[in-house]
Amino acid sequence: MQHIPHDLHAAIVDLDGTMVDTLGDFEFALNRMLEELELPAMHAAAIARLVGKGSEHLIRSVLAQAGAGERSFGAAWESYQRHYLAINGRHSVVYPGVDGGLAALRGAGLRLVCLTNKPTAFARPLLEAKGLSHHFELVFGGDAFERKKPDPLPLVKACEALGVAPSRTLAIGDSSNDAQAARAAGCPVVLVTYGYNHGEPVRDVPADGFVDSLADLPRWLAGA
Ligand SMILES: O=C(O)COP(=O)(O)O
Ligand SMILES: [Mg+2]
Repeated sequence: MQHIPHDLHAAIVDLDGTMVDTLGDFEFALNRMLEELELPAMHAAAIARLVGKGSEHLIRSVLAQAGAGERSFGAAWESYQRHYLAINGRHSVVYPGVDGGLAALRGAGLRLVCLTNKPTAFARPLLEAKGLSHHFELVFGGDAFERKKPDPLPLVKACEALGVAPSRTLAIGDSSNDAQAARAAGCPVVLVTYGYNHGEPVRDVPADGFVDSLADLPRWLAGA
């Protein structure tokens, strides 16, 4: 079901699982954190199911799975941030087609915003290190607004910051968090078929369309 207007003015692009495969960074930093807290290590596949609702949620979920209580949160959060910032991007790769896809959207006149649940202090250096920063007019992390995706607030605020109506702003993401937030904000939404969707099939998520690569977006939009 496609409800994509032909006169789009902007796109709001998710980061983890959509532009960059950051699972290796999550795995490295979380396992250093778990080691410091003398808790058992976690496999990447289990971590992938927990990614998408921001770092606080990720750490709380990892601690719960490791059998540690809320009391460990403060030390875990400090340790995680320290380890993540030390390796940010080192174990991550940009998905194929991202750079070309974003360039094509800009070429078609769309203004781009990166909106991620990742902390802004992680997101900006990662985009820079991966050569993607120049595509974006604005970058908002999970700490930029009062609530994170799947709440619509960050998308509503990003549209306000651009001065573009949500109905003219395409949301591009990899998970139900992006789709739910977009729908509630009034943005059309397309999801990539790779990435992290809490271990659930992404095609089961209500969205206006699916692409296997951001490079397919211009063709997909032309047919929408
Ligand atoms: O940090 C996360 O949990 C996911 O971030 P994302 O919004 O870029 O997918
Ligand atoms: Mg994502």
